[in-house]
Amino acid sequence: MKKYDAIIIGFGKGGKTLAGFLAGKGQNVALIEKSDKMYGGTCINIGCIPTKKLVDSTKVLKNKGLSGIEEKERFYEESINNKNTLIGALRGKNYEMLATKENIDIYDGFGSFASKNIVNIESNGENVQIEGEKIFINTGSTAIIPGIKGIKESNHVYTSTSIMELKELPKKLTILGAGYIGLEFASMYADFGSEVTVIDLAQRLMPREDEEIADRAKAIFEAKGIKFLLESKIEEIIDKNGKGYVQISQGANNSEIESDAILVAIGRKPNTEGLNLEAAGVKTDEKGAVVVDETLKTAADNIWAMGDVKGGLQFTYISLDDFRIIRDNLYNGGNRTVNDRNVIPYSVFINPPLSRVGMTESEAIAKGYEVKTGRLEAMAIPKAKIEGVTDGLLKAVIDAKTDKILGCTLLCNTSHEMINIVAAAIKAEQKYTFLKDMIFTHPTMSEALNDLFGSVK
Ligand SMILES: Cc1cc2nc3c(=O)[nH]c(=O)nc-3n(C[C@H](O)[C@H](O)[C@H](O)COP(=O)(O)OP(=O)(O)OC[C@H]3O[C@@H](n4cnc5c(N)ncnc54)[C@H](O)[C@@H]3O)c2cc1C
Ligand SMILES: NC(=O)c1ccc[n+]([C@@H]2O[C@H](COP(=O)([O-])OP(=O)(O)OC[C@H]3O[C@@H](n4cnc5c(N)ncnc54)[C@H](O)[C@@H]3O)[C@@H](O)[C@H]2O)c1
Repeated sequence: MKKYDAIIIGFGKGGKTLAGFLAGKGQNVALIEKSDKMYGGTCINIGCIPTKKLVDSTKVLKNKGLSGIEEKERFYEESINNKNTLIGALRGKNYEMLATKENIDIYDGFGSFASKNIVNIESNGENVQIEGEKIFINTGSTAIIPGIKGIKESNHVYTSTSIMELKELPKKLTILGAGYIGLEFASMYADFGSEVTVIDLAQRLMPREDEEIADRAKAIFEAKGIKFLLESKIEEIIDKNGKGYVQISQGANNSEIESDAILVAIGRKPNTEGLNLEAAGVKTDEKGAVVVDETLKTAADNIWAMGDVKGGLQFTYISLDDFRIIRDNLYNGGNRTVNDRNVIPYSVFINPPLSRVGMTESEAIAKGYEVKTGRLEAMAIPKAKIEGVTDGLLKAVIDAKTDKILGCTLLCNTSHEMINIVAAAIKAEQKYTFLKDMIFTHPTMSEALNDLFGSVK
């Protein structure tokens, strides 16, 4: 049996970065990936990169001024092809980068534990076993498919992965779930020209976000024709006359939505099925996520987990930071833990994007802070006018006692870049006046932070 210093199960963000790092330290590394379409993991192949490439294409469509449905359908197909070319190139590069390293072996196959040091790799019915001193689980997550009647039988149901393989633009797209994926796909497909309906159980859109900003985002969505059916229960999906029909109930009212495609986006679950974690003494929680301590170690003392598989926030940059925690604790004599991740910005790539760091006003008040707030309409930003994207609203929440920034939500063009500046100011524990008086280049969206923080009262 071949022996390794480290075995990594799953070619995700944390895993591939760790493989390269450990190889650089002279360790012999085995990296196991179950699909040759997934080298580089979710982000590159079926997540962040393909979705944002498609979002970017919708901007080209707008600039080209295409309006006829046939033109839009052709453009959509072209966009899917361009996206496939991009991810194919990235996947190849990701594979090559590690496969060309002398002390990394990449195994194609499904990894599972035979014991705490032995991993079985199954490929086309054949099994190979390898032994590892340290083992890292980086198997990611998969779309949850709820037990709705008819969902498995319908030919019109897609996940975020399979819908991006569809070359025909769905004329009528129904989305189950108004979370990150639901909203990003709603915004993108509406921009491509689909008629989009979004269904969610929740009472309001984005219940965790600032209410005024969530309402503004909803108004922007509705202005482009997206319909929302909230507080709605999906009862059944039925195929008839070449279409899929989603039957829903809202209180005592029942209705049916005709759809060419139905996207299921109600969340993603950790990929722990089939890993045979019990054989290694690794524990999972009630959602199937690998249980780890604050240094990402599992219940087995030679096994760690990183990325989506360990539950919690599902972002590529969290998986990358998981790698940093493991790296620093294994090699740099560090003492980093997940507990020092106190500033985590995020963006939902709708159009314009919604980005946030820290608390909303109501969260801060609920936590007992006395707050001051700043507020700025995107319309007032010169760069927004230049770019012709003036929809949106920006808000900042300040601790009235210390003048420190407690949180910030930005719904405006390029907010996904601006939010990192605010996150850096919070991380550096600066007062809000730091951004109010900072010298920014002009004309940029970032300079709006002068006015946003200047409006604090
Ligand atoms: C549509 C979509 C859009 C997204 N957009 C963003 C975004 O804009 N920004 C952002 O930060 N995050 C985004 N995310 C989330 C982000 O993609 C994930 O959080 C991140 O990719 C998770 O990385 P990971 O390291 O956990 O593992 P992954 O990248 O998921 O990799 C896990 C790998 O393990 C393999 N695998 C699984 N089981 C086994 C096994 N038993 N044996 C061998 N191999 C196995 C899988 O095939 C996969 O390649 C998006 C996700 C989706 C689905
Ligand atoms: N921009 C980004 O960073 C980005 C983009 C896409 C995905 N992601 C990651 O992927 C993860 C998964 O995204 P997601 O959108 O699938 O999940 P999510 O958890 O963000 O949202 C799920 C939504 O589905 C709703 N829901 C749950 N059960 C339902 C049901 N039976 N009927 C109707 N609605 C129901 C919930 O109320 C919620 O609004 C996210 O948590 C995020 O971390 C990140």
